[in-house]
Amino acid sequence: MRAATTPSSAVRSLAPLRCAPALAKLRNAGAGAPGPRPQQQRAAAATAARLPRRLQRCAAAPAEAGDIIDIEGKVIDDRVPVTVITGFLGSGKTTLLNSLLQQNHGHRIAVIENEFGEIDIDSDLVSVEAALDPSKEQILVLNNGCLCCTVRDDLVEMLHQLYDRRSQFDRIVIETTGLAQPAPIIQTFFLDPKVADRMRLDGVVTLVDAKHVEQHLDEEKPEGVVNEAVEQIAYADRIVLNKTDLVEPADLVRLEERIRAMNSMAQVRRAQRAEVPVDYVLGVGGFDLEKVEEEVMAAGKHGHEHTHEHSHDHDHECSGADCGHESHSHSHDHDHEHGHSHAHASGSGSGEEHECGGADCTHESHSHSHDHSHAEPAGSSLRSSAQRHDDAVSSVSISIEGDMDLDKVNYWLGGLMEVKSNDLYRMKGVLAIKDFPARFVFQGVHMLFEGMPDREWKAGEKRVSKMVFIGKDLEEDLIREGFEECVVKA
Ligand SMILES: Nc1nc2c(ncn2[C@@H]2O[C@H](COP(=O)(O)OP(=O)(O)OP(=O)(O)O)[C@@H](O)[C@H]2O)c(=O)[nH]1
Repeated sequence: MRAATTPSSAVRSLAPLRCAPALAKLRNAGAGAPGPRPQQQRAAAATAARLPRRLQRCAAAPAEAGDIIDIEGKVIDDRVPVTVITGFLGSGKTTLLNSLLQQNHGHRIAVIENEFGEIDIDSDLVSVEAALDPSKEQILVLNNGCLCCTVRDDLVEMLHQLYDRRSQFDRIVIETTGLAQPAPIIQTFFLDPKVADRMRLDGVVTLVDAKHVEQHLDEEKPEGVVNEAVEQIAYADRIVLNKTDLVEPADLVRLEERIRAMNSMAQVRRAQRAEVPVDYVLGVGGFDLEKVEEEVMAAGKHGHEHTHEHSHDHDHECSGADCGHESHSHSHDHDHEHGHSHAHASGSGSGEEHECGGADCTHESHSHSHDHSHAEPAGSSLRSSAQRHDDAVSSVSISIEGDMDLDKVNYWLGGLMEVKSNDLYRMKGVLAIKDFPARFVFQGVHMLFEGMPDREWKAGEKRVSKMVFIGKDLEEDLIREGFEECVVKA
């Protein structure tokens, strides 16, 4: 087992080893010949010290077999760029992905989908046929669970499998589940040496639902439970403030201020239907781990076990995003004492010791309450934070063969949304409606939902209706019963 390291400590400790000889060579070669000036060398060394392993060599070392070099003989980073699209449930990730896949931008994109829940619906909703190779081999689905626990091993494996088919695409886009914590996903690209050699994290793009985000940001989490909505914003390189059609301009301004207070590094762009220029999402140009960590530290509001030693008198509840808000820049010591006593082996991405047993993690309608006890080794700069989702948040997945009665579905879903209101974060499904030749897609976020016909059922295709509900304190039996009642009886 490799010694436990953190992304940034791994990078720092490797940098002198790999780059010093190369820089010395460069300096020698530079004597009497045109070459980098000391200032440039210092800049290169500083850059190298921050870069992942593969790139440290790029900063100055001679080319190796297989490297691509530019006309000046420098190694070009030929690793596959990876974009992570994240954002809370229903914020518009799939909408953005669809738009990316449908545009003519010249990028050949391989997609990895992560689904929180049993049934793979997102891959049904992504416009595979319109955008990808007819073989559809380029879309891969990480079914079940969250990328931040056991499935991360799957992610590593999937990335390597994809890499073997490199000629088929030139970049990878990962759409995370709406409940994903971005940090462990980001870590994959820095901790797993083989992944770091082959791929680079190009950027983390976070979709923000202008209508509902504040509710999630303000949500009080039990001690030790991470606020995913907060983290997703804190770790973003680019933020798409989506659904601007649903809020007043004044709310948008307030939201932007709040977002910037949480993450001043990320660009924020308003959008409807996630419409942003392709280069806002792809080709961000790198993920600066240290800068992000600074932001997260500044925000200082995750569900860590930390002791606040306020150096001023006024009573202040250090909760949610407010803590990181510019407007209260009083000084208080956040003496973070991370309660997790885990040690994940950083090298392979497979040696984590936590209680997230694979089966539990992917259980149908699992209440996602496992303890993500990722290691926080000494000196860690990228905090895994409280690696536990809110116990009350769960997903209920239902799949039923047979046609549904549309009126009954409408009536039942309407009632469910009314009863659960704010606690039903997300609901989506593909339904087989009686006498409808096309699939019927339902999408709901809190009280808003839309339904529309999708493609036609294919000849011989089983007419199966699938629904996933994600929310707080969901009563699985009642939901299942209600859904089953909508099936047309023979
Ligand atoms: N009014 C409005 N609706 C939007 C906008 N963007 C997306 N939607 C709708 O919001 C719903 C959720 O969008 P998705 O793209 O599926 O969101 P998501 O983040 O992929 O959702 P999850 O996979 O559940 O996390 C869908 O019904 C979209 O059509 C927008 O700008 N305005």
